[in-house]
Amino acid sequence: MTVSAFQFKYKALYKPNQLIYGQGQTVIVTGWTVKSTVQKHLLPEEYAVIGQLYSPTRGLNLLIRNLLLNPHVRYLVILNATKEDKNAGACECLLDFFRNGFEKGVSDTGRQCWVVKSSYSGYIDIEVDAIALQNLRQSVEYREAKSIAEAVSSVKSYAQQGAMEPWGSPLEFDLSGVESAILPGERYGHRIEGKTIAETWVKIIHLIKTTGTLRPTAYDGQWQELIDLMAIVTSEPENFYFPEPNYLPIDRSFLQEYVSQILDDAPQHEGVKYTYGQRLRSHFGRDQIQLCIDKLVKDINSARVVMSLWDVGNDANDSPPCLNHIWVRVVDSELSLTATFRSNDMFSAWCANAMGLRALQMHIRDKINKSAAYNLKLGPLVTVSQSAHIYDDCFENAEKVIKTYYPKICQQRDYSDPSGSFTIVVQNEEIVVEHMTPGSGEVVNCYSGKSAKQILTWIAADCPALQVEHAMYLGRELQKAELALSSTGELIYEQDRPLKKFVTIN
Ligand SMILES: O=c1ccn([C@H]2C[C@H](O)[C@@H](COP(=O)(O)O)O2)c(=O)[nH]1
Repeated sequence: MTVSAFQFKYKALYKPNQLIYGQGQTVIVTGWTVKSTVQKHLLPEEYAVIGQLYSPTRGLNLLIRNLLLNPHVRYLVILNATKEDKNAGACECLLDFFRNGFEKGVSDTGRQCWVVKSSYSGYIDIEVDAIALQNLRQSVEYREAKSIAEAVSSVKSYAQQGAMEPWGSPLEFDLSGVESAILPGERYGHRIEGKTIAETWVKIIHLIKTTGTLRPTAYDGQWQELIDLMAIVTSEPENFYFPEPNYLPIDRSFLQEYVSQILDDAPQHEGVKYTYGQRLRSHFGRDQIQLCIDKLVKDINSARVVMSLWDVGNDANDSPPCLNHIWVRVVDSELSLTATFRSNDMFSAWCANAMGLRALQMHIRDKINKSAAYNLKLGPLVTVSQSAHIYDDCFENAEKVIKTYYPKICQQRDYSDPSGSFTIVVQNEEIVVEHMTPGSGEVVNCYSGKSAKQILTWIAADCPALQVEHAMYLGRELQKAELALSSTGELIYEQDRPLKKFVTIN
């Protein structure tokens, strides 16, 4: 029987719109290589489906579940070709599933699951029957390909072998979802600040998980999203802070590779969408990073130091860059960098994005300091993420990060409010409040009256950026002051102390 006489239909329960369907018996996993660049060398009867696999923790489980539902798939070609594939380890982990198998274990979040015997963490839900998984491993022939040409040649040679019977019946297993309770909150425009990227990340994850809106993504799933989230990292150290144990989704060796994707030019490779380095260094026929350095050396006060990554002529297509605009500014001998993302995966990608941008910020600062009479310090790194989202397949990990690390971060917070501080006294039968600047304590405003509510209303109107806990504190203190005032001398108010009874000594 020839392949063309025997046509198969692939049914995907998961990510159905992310796949290219054919009628053959070979599944092609293209990793980070754009799937259409492989498709164009093949006929639909030569493959069952072509799809990408980005992450071993997120994608592998769904891919395996889809394979179990399609026992007519007898061959697997795994294209493990790019730097990104090496960094992510998804294709390697899939190969390890077939090479080494799996064992019972626990996921990052402590859930019981099948763990692939691999140096990369790859999980399959425990609901999936182990015997079915063993049958799959034994029934599907797999091959790794290191280039598009090699993948195409493997697929064609499998197609030559003629049709095979399915290895069993289609199998489907329950998939348990994670429910999340969402609190009401602002819809547009959010601000998060932290000292390090790690601290800021935990706060971002917390804010999105607690108040982000649940919406469908363009990729057969859901995400929680905040629109226009500004994250300000004030003092990430120059050698980068990785917590111990490291709860970030990246480590130092990943970062090293990633920084070069932002800082360095790279030749165009077939199947690789773009790198930020390429867009910055050469795509528009000029080196934008160097131009920014030159501009600031010439005019340190310039507000025109912009790098653009969006290609108006070409980016209406398949995969436009997420990072679109970078702006560098020097104030008070501090160099800050602000980066705007049209779309940002805050759980899996933001830490790498932020560290890569921090490296760019340091590079620009160092070059300016070298070539001019400046001694610039590093200012804050600011990211503006327009769609700031967490995909539903990361909810469980996100909840775990929040539960374990958010309370610790809240404990570490200091109480200095950039809006200033307030002294409160009760004198001459009035509550008197002075508003002072944070640094020198210069008095900038004074309020007085008998009613706590009235004074709070004035302060709220004058200081809309007051920090939440600070505002709550003022509410408490002013109410105490009003109580003392209305006690006609029986209670004495002293700021930050419990109310005292007035005692007369005879
Ligand atoms: O540097 C990057 C590159 C990609 N993404 C994420 C954002 C989206 O989740 C997805 C891209 O999807 P589109 O918006 O292009 O559909 O990848 C990032 O967060 N940072």
